[in-house]
Amino acid sequence: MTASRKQAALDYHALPRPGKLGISITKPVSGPADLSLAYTPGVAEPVLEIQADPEAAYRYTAKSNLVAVISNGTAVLGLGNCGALASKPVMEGKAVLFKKFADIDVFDIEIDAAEPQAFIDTVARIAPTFGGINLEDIAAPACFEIEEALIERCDIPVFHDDQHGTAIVMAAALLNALDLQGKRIEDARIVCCGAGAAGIASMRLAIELGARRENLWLVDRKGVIHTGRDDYATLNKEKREFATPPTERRTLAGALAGADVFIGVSGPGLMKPEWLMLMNERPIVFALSNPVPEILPEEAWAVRKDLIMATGRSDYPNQVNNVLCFPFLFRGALDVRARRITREMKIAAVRALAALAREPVPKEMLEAYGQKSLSFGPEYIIPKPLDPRLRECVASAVARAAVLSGAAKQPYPPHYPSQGDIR
Ligand SMILES: NC(=O)C1=CN([C@@H]2O[C@H](COP(=O)(O)OP(=O)(O)OC[C@H]3O[C@@H](n4cnc5c(N)ncnc54)[C@H](OP(=O)(O)O)[C@@H]3O)[C@@H](O)[C@H]2O)C=CC1
Ligand SMILES: CC(=O)C(=O)O
Ligand SMILES: [Mg+2]
Repeated sequence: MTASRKQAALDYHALPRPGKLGISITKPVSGPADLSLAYTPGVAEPVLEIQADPEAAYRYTAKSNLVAVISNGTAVLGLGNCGALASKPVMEGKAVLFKKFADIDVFDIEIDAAEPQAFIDTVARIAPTFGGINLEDIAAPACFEIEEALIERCDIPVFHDDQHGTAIVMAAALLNALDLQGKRIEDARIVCCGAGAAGIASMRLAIELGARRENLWLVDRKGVIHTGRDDYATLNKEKREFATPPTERRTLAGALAGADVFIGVSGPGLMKPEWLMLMNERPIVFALSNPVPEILPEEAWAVRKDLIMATGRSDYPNQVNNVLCFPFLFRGALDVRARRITREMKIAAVRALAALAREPVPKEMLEAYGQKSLSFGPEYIIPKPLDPRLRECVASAVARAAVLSGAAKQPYPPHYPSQGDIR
């Protein structure tokens, strides 16, 4: 980042008041009569209602539209283990996106607990406050154990954004990119650099969508994950799930020979431009690490012109970033009061995002991005975050899937668009 951009980023966060969020009051509090309703004695009435029936909390408190964005700061973007406090700007940022794009209120919570059990117990104890929990920037492999335990212990949706939000957006973009490159997911050889939260979930979802396990190559700091590796016995079970048979192709460059797709969810600058030449014709390169991708688009374009390129950033075309998922997925889940986020809801989000990119782009979006035209193609494989259609499109698909998969406690909302088979 240039010195002036760095200063602009710091000023944005510091001025005119520190941070990016505040709290607003939703009821009149202008005189003693209001006070006697908002506080004592009136407040005792909803307390007693909720004590008698916990579901009444959705009627009398902010719970129904309140999500916790929770981190322990162990994998902050691609910056690594920065600690709970230093993760706060990112968590406030996620809160801003929830509010801006889906009108969901968020408390960001940074928990100083690197030990999974301490983290799990803390989150489980504060869960009653919220309608949903978005886990963020928690490093693998602890993130898998943490999410599993919290889904089990909480009666509200728990969703690890870096796993599933990333996987959903990556999958939607991948389906579209493969189509444009004239390839099928069933045949595609996919190399994923990064075998953490985002990498494991992305590969699991790719399989759900038709990718063949034997075509997937997962790479971590020590290279290709294969059953002949010295440290195989000590690898976590999520990495072992994707281990290839013993191979001599043990480096990222080795894995890339003859690959159709590169997915980077690891760290900055790990993909060398010359390695792109090892890939098959018409390759797909998703360099998704933030803030600095595995390879910059200008470096990739300098080497070959037949690729489709995406990053996680807002300043290049094709932003494959979980912001395209979490606000809208939670909107749909909260609106039908889903108990959990099911496989069906995730796949519905993938399909909705992929389909929206193929629709004509509204004028207001072109204006927002200062572009004259934008249509489905190599530089537009996935909708853009400021697209006003995302909320209705993704939330309604998720809500429908929640209702049809039996996860919803409430019917499909009357104000949502009719989906033909559901109202
Ligand atoms: N665009 C988007 O929407 C998103 C992007 N991301 C990005 O993905 C990256 C990973 O995030 P996340 O999965 O949450 O983090 P994790 O800490 O869970 O996983 C990081 C993974 O990257 C691997 N890795 C790190 N350095 C290297 C290297 N030099 N060579 C090979 N592999 C390496 C690690 O290997 P090992 O297991 O050996 O330690 C680990 O498997 C971050 O940069 C993040 O910004 C994440 C979520 C969303
Ligand atoms: C986008 C995001 O969640 C990440 O890079 O961690
Ligand atoms: Mg994240």
